[in-house]
Amino acid sequence: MIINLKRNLRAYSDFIVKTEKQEHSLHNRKEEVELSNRKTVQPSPGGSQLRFWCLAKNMEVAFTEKDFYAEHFVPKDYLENYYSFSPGKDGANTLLRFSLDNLHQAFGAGGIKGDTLIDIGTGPTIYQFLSACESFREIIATDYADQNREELQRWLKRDPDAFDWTPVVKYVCELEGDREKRAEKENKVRSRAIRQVLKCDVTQPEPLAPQAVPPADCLLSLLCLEGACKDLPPYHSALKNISSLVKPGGHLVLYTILDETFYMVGQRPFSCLYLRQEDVEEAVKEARFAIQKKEVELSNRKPYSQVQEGVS
Ligand SMILES: C[S@@+](CC[C@H](N)C(=O)[O-])C[C@H]1O[C@@H](n2cnc3c(N)ncnc32)[C@H](O)[C@@H]1O
Repeated sequence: MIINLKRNLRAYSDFIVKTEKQEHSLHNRKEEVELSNRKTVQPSPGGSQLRFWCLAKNMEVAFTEKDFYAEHFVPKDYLENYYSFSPGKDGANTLLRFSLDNLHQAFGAGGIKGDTLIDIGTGPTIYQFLSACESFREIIATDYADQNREELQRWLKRDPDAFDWTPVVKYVCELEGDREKRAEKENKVRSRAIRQVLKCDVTQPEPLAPQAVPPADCLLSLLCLEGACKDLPPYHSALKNISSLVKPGGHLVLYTILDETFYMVGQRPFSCLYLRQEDVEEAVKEARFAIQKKEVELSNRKPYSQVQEGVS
């Protein structure tokens, strides 16, 4: 019973936070926090999955630091595991839909907009730009690993070997009410929105150095910091480091996996810093952000470490 309960409490969370720098009124404003537990907790599935989960929780994955990413992270494996939107990948599809729905809300009508958006730890993915490209004039994508930036460039340059994002782009176009504008949306991301793809290291006080980039209206970071940080103190530092890239009064949209210790890329496990909701809230507040909105999805499905096909 206890195991089932714990498993069902696994969560994905998505925070939108606003910088407090020079915005002292925010200190006095009552936080507007929306907490939506949109899924009801279901009984756990069959025994074999549960047994695997117990093993998975006991599996010790040594911290996979940035040079491990540079050497071993295989973009195509990662994309296949989590972004192929194919039947039979319920866990991955749920995660992806959660991100796309929340990004649509964050950057859609009445949402966050501005001139520049910087995405931290972009990886080889473009899903995070499909809604944001409608609300920002310029997007800067960043990542530590060369092969991820190269994979992204392949898609930007219409290389035939690039990953096929068509089902994901269609999903976002449907959210926006026009399934037919897929080509237009892809063009917008390729030729208008993404202006630079830069090397980034969140462990450094100036994550984009030696590149100099004007402060952004919005910072986006999805599933990066928990992979890049070994412990809570480096997690706090990384948040402070990236916060130097946003304008006073700008926004941070942060998407984090809670209560997880690793995830798989192909057959290789990568470490994931175990975070509870309160850990994330404390770190963003310490980096002088005020939480405006948060969405927490309680998952009764496979955890992040098991969402790839064939694991359970
Ligand atoms: C789980 S992937 C997330 C990719 C993408 N944001 C997504 O939502 O799928 C983690 C990413 O963080 C990057 N990363 C790891 N350490 C980093 C560091 N120190 N600085 C910047 N990026 C880092 C990795 O190269 C990888 O692309």
